[in-house]
Amino acid sequence: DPVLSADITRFRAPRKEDGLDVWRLIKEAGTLDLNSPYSYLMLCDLFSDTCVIAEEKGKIVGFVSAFLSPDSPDTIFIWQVGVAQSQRGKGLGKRLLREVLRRKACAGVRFLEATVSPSNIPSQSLFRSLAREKKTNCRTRKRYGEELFPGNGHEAEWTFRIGPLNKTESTKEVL
Ligand SMILES: CC(=O)NCC[C@H](N)C(=O)O
Repeated sequence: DPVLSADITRFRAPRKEDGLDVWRLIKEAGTLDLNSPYSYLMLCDLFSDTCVIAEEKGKIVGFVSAFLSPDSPDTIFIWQVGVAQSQRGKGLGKRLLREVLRRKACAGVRFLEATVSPSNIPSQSLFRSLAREKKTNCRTRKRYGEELFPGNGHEAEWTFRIGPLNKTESTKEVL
């Protein structure tokens, strides 16, 4: 039934009022480090230019937290990509990343970075797939070793660095 299969996902910038529901989403998703409720309020309020909410019928089903790297303004750092369990396998993670790159704040962005743990194959596939779609590189390197986390509770985090992005015609010829 075309009506039932219609895609009704909407994307928008977060507001501080979304912080609690985002915290609940990340908690329910169960695949990410659950940060404090305060941190999600802060992200939705102070980083709303680069964070994206995905919602369906008014319910938050996806969230990506991101900010321009303070040291490298041409790099957008993707902190978390959270997708509700009910939304898995529909390409929502990639749609969220595309929305970040479309934002005005990302007009000058040439690289996208994120960290992914060795066991998180779906997330690794997401970033490699985005690099293929953008016809650019995806380079990985270890960023945070296990020893940087308390106890033995956290895997290492590897940087996935995608780019250069937004190649103009001229750079395409040069590269
Ligand atoms: C891209 C992404 O979601 N990375 C997760 C980093 C870390 N494990 C966290 O959950 O914040």
